Amino acid sequence: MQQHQARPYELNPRYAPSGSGVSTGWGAAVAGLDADRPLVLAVDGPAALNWAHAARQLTEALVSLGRPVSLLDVREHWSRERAERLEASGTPGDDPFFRPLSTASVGDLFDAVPRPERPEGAGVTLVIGPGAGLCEADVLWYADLPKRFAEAAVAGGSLPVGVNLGHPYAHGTLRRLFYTDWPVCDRHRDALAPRIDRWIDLQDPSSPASLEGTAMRATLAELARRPVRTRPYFNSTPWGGRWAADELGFTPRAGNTALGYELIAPEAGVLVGADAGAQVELPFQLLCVLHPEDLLGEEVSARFGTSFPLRFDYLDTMGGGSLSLHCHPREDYMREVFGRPYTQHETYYVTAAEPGAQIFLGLRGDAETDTMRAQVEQAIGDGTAMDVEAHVQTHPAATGQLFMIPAGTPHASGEGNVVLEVSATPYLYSLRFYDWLRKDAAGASRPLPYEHAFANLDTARRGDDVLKDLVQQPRTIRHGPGWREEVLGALPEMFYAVHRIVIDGGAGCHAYDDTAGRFHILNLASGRGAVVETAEGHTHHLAFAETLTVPAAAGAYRIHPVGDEPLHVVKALVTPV
Ligand SMILES: O=P(O)(O)OC[C@H]1O[C@](O)(CO)[C@@H](O)[C@@H]1O
Repeated sequence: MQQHQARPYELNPRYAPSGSGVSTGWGAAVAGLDADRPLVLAVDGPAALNWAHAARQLTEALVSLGRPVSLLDVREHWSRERAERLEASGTPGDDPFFRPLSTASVGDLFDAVPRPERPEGAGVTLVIGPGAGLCEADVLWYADLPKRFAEAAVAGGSLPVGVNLGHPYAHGTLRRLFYTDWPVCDRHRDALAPRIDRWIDLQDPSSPASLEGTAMRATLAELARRPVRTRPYFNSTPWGGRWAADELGFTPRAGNTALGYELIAPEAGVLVGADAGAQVELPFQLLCVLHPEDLLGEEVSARFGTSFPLRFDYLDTMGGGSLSLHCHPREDYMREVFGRPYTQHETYYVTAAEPGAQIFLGLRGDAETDTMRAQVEQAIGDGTAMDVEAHVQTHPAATGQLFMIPAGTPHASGEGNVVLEVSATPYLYSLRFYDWLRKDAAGASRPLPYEHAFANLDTARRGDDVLKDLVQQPRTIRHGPGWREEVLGALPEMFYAVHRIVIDGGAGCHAYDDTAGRFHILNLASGRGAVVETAEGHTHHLAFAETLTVPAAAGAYRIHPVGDEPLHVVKALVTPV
C-alpha cells in the first residue's frame, strides 16, 4: 500500500465522475442537446429553488443558440385546494410543532398534469418546476439546491427560495418543509433518478454545475461499492460552540458551530467533480435508491427499504451552552403519531470534553413526573428556572465513553463537550422539556413540545439501571496483533450497535474487518489518520474526526494507521435480527 501523510480534516471530500465530466454554465448544458429537432425539455427539482432565475438563464442560453423558447411553468397549474391537502392529517391540526410525514405525491398538486405543446423547427418548449418530469418530454433535467439552502431560506423568510411546495410565492414554514415538502419531493426525485438526463447543481445560480445522467448513475454505481464520505457542514444554534471552527476549519454562518452534519442521510450530499469550480453535490440518498443492496446490504435493505438507517453527527458545545433537556419518541408513538417506520434512538460518544463537563442522562431514582411537569410548566409560565438535576442524572463526560439513549430517555449534552452522535437516522423529533430559559433576539423561546415529551418519557428505567444499561463498559469481541475491536454499546431495543476498533500503532500494525453484507460507518475519534483499504483495492484516507461509509458490497477491508500513533475508530452497524 502506498504511504499516506497525515492531513487535516477535509471540508470538501470529492470524487471523480465516471464517464463525462462536470460542466459549468447553462451554455455547456444546452450545448449537449440535440440541435436538429424540436424539443420538449422538462426541468424538475425541489420547491425551494429560484425557478424564475433558472428559467431566465436557461432561456437566454437556448436563444443564444438560435432556439426559440416557449415556457411552461408547471407551478401555474397547481391547484390551491390540492396544495392544502398535501399535508398529512393525524397529529391534532393545531399541533404547532410536528406533522405526520406526508404520503402525498407531487402529482397530487395537479387536477391534470399539463400537456406541453410540441414546438417546431429548432424550438424548445421549456417545462419547469416541481412536477415538470410528470409531463411528456423529450429530455429530463433535474435542478437541485441542497436542503441546507432551503432550510436557511425558509427559516430566514427569504424569497423566492424560502417557499413551500404548492405555495410558490409565499413565505414557507419549517414544519411544512420538514414533514411535507421534503418527503414528497424526495420520493418524486427518487422516482425520476433512473431517467434523469442531466443533474444540475444550482448552489451558484450564476454558474450552474451539471453532470450527464448516465455519468451520474455510473458514478453512483461505483461509489455504492467503495468507501465514501459525504460533504460535512455545521449549523448554528443557541447552544453551539467553537470546536469545529477552531479545530476543523468550519466557518459557521451564524457565529457558532453546533450540530455537525457528518452523515445525516436525508440531507447529505456527495461531491463529484474535479475541483471546487466544477463539482456537483449529489444526494447521498440516491446511492440508497439506485443501489440499496450494494450500499446497505441485502438484509438491511429488506428491513429498511431505501432508507439509510444510521446517522453520525457532532454536537459541539465547547465554549457554548447545554442542549435542551429532551427525549425522543418511543417506537409506537413515532409510528402512530408521526408516521415514521422507525424511531430516533441515539447514542453519545464523547470525542472531547473540558474538565468537569457533563452529560445529562436518565431519571434519578427519586424523580417524580408530576413535580417535573409542574417545573416545566412554571418555567414556561413565569420563567422560573427548572431544577434539572433534581430529576435527571448527570454523568462525567469522559473522553471515549459511550452513552446509550434509547427513545424516551431524558438527556442533553452539557456545555464543554464534543459529542459524536451515533444514532438512528430520524433527527427532527426533539421533544423538549426545558431549554434553560433561553430566548432569541426577539424574546422568543425555541419550541417546547413538552406534552409530546411527557407522553414519551420512559419512567421505568431510572436510578442505578441508568448506569447499568446506558453507560456500558467496552467488551472486546475480536483482536489481533496490536489491535482489538470492542462493543461500546448495544441494547435489545436498539437496532444498531456501536463498536470501537483500537489500533495500538507502530510499523505494519493494522486491523482487518469485513462488512459481511451490512454497511459499516467509521469515524476516526482519536489519532491523526487512517487508511481504509478494501479487498478490491480501493483506499480511502480518514483524518481525525472524519466519518466514512463502507458499503456492504465493499466486503473485507483493512484499517492502517497513518504514522505510529494509536487510533480509535468508532464503528456502527445495524445488528442482525
Ligand atoms: O433541541 P436541541 O437542544 O437543539 O438539541 C439538539 C437535537 O439535535 C439532535 O442532536 C439531532 O436531531 C438531537 O439529539 C437533539 O434533539
